[in-house]
Amino acid sequence: MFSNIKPFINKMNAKTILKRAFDAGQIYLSARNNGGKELRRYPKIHNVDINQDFTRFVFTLPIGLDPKEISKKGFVFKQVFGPHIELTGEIKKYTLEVYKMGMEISFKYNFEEIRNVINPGKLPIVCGKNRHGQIIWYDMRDLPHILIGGATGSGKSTQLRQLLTTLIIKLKPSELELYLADCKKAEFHIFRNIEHVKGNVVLTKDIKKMLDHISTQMDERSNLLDVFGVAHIDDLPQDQKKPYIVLCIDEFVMLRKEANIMEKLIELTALGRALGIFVILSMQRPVKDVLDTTIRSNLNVAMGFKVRDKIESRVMNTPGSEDITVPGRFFMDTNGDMTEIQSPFLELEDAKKLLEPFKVAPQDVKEVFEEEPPQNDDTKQLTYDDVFGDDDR
Ligand SMILES: Nc1ncnc2c1ncn2[C@@H]1O[C@H](COP(=O)(O)OP(=O)(O)OP(=O)(O)O)[C@@H](O)[C@H]1O
Repeated sequence: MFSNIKPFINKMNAKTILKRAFDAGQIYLSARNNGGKELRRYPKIHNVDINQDFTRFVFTLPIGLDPKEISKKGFVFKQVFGPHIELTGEIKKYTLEVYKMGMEISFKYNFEEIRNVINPGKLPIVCGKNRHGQIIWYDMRDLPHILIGGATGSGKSTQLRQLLTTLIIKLKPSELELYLADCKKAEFHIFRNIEHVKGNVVLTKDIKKMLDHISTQMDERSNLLDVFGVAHIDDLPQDQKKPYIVLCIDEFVMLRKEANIMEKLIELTALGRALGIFVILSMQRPVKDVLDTTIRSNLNVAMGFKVRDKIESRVMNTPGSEDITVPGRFFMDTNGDMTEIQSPFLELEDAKKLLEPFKVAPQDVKEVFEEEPPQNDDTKQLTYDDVFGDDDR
C-alpha cells in the first residue's frame, strides 16, 4: 500500500489516512474556544510500523473519549482501509493492523498439529488459525460460555464438530461430561455412544429433563464448594473431584418460547464457571428478540460466521461478519477483542474416524436421557417456521 515511498513519508501518509478514519467516524473530543471555533482532540497515534505484509498503528484515546466509540465505529476503519483489518485493545490503547492480503482460506483439522499447542489447557477450545498462521485457542475455564452464529452453510456445524471432537480426544470421560441438544436433529448423531456423552437429545421435553439434571448437578456442586470452603470445583479435594460439564445446544433459537429452558440457561451461564459447567449455544439467525439479553451478556465469546446483515452481526458483536465470503471464516469477539479466524476444517468422515476409539457398546452408554419418539402433542417441537414464520423480522 505504501511501499514505493520513502519510509518517513510512508508513515506520514499512513497517519493521515488513519486521521481520516477518526474524522469519518467522529472519533475525537470536540470543544469550542472563546471565539466559537471548534477544537478537536484526536486519538494520539504513537507508532506506525510498516512492513511487507501489514501496517500496524498503535493509538490511545484522549481521556474522556468513550471506548464504545471505537467498538461502535469499527466499520469506519474498514471503509477507509478495506476489509483486511484487525483492531484490538480496550479502554485507552488500541492496535490497528491493516493487511495487504486476505487470509488463507483453508486450515485442515489435524489433531497432531493442535495437540502440543493446546497442551497447557484443561478445557481447550480450538478456534482456528489467525492471519499469521498461528493456532488460536483458549481455555474454557477462563471464558466459559460461547455463542456461535452464522447463516446456513457458513461453517457453524463444522466448528461445533471440531470443538467437541477435540474435547473428547483431549479429556477422559472422568474429566468431561457432554450434554448435547440438537434442535435441528441433524448434527450430533456422530457423538452417539461416545463415553463422554451423557445426553444427546432432540426433543424439547428431553432437553428440559437434561437441563433439570444439570441444574441438580449445579446445586450439588454449590454445596460441595460450601462444605469444603473453596471457590472453584478445581480446588476440591482429589476424592471429591468432578468432571467438567459442557452443554451444547445447536439452533437453540427453536427453544426460545420455552420460558423454563431460558431460565435454566440464564442460571447456568451466570453461575456455571466456578462450578465447572459451560455452555455453547449456536444459532442461524442472531436476532435480538430471539436471544435473551441476560443470556447474551453472559456469553463471553462470540464466534460470528457469515451472517445475513449488519443487524445480525451487531447482535453477535462481530461487525464485519455480514461481509464474510469464505466458509469457516469468522470474527471472534472475546470481551471486546476482535480477531479474524479461519476455523479448522474437520470433515464428517474424518471426525467419525477420530471418534471411533471413544465409542462404547450402546448398552454400556450411561446416557442420562434416552431419546423417545414423539408420542402426542406435548412432545411437539417447534419447527423453524413455527419460530420465525417466513423471512420477516
Ligand atoms: N473450516 C472450514 N474450512 C473450509 N470449508 C468449510 C469449513 N467449514 C465449513 N466449510 C464448508 O462449508 C460447508 C457448510 O458448512 P457447515 O455445514 O458447517 O455450515 P453450517 O453453518 O452449519 O450450515 P447449516 O446451518 O446449514 O448446517 C461445508 O460442507 C464445507 O464445505
